[in-house]
Amino acid sequence: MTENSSADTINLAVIGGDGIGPEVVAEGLKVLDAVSEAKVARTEYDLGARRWHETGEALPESVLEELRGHDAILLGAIGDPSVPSGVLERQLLLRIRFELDHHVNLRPAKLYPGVRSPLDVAAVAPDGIDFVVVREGTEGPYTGNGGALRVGTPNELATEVSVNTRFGAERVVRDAFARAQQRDRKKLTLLHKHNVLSFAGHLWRRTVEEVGAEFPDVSHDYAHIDAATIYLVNDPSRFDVIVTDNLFGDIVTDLAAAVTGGIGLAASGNINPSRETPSMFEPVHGSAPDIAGQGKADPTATVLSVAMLLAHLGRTDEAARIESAVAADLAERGDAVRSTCEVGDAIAARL
Ligand SMILES: NC(=O)C1=CN([C@@H]2O[C@H](COP(=O)(O)OP(=O)(O)OC[C@H]3O[C@@H](n4cnc5c(N)ncnc54)[C@H](O)[C@@H]3O)[C@@H](O)[C@H]2O)C=CC1
Ligand SMILES: CC(C)CC(=O)C(=O)O
Ligand SMILES: [Mg+2]
Repeated sequence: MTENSSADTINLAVIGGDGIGPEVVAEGLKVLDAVSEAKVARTEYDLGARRWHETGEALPESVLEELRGHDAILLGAIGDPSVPSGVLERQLLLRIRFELDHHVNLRPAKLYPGVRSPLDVAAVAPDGIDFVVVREGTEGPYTGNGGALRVGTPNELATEVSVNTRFGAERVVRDAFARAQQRDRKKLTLLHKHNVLSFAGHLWRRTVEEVGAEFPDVSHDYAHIDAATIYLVNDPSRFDVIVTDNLFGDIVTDLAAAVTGGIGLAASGNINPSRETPSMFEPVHGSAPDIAGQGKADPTATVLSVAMLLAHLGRTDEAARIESAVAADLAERGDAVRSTCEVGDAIAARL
């Protein structure tokens, strides 16, 4: 742990993590520093593969307790090929999300002017693409509720149970309706698969109907998750606010990132709206071992995550300035190939 304190405005925990995580976080912090009003007391935590190899622990209890004492957390990415798949993801990343009750996983999907989408945008979304996914962050099949029998034998059996509580669905659905109410189009779409996953699907569907009655000015509809992947490609502007479970939300937000210019631009917040614990902001992408250490990672997603962090803390002016700087940079970027550091420098220079 290393500390870098200045005026005590934002008490920020920083977890670079693995692979490209520290590379993109460095640029996020560069931009944060460039927003001059943002006085930040920073605590950097060395968590991830290196620490796990050294100590056998992914997230010591004492570190988790320290994290609780911050205003917010900025995370790069977790996961490394040298560690068995799932260990760091579960014991570090998901543990933070679950322990800090980050039940609203907020993932905006916006096609910025000048950014190239693989879609024929003029044809399929002439008014642009701008929607937000509210992904449930603490339940679903990610809770580790499952098991395996007769592992390695021809009779192996594995289960991974999706946990869906009325409490969990209701609070995230209400959050999503409230967000939809603040937007121009005031529309919410539930994505699920209730034609097959009928126990959980009907719980979500009934929850949307019931909570929707509290928001008469917000319209709502439904799409099966498989059909939604079609609509995201051939009619993305039908979406305004999407609400969905943890797994579907994970998958659909990688697709949303792809259609809005790439995973290197997609920001997210793991939010506990009650503010009883610090929320955590991170790019949607992972540690990208295929490009780690090469200066190729696009840090824009992390920079936009920093803007989300500031907005969450009520520092909306600084958040808006960062988003404007990113938008201006994206508008001019074209097909130029720039390093991770050069992108961070260019955005910071605009501040
Ligand atoms: N929140 C987190 O910390 C997450 C961690 N992971 C972990 O990351 C590791 C790698 O997972 P993958 O499935 O490969 O997903 P990934 O998101 O790391 O990479 C997928 C593809 O996107 C590219 N990419 C990712 N970020 C980029 C960026 N900023 N700029 C340019 N290209 C970028 C990668 O090069 C790769 O081709 C795994 O251990 C996985 O569990 C995956 C997703 C989220
Ligand atoms: C690595 C997973 C635990 C998470 C993930 O892919 C995500 O949150 O997007
Ligand atoms: Mg993901």
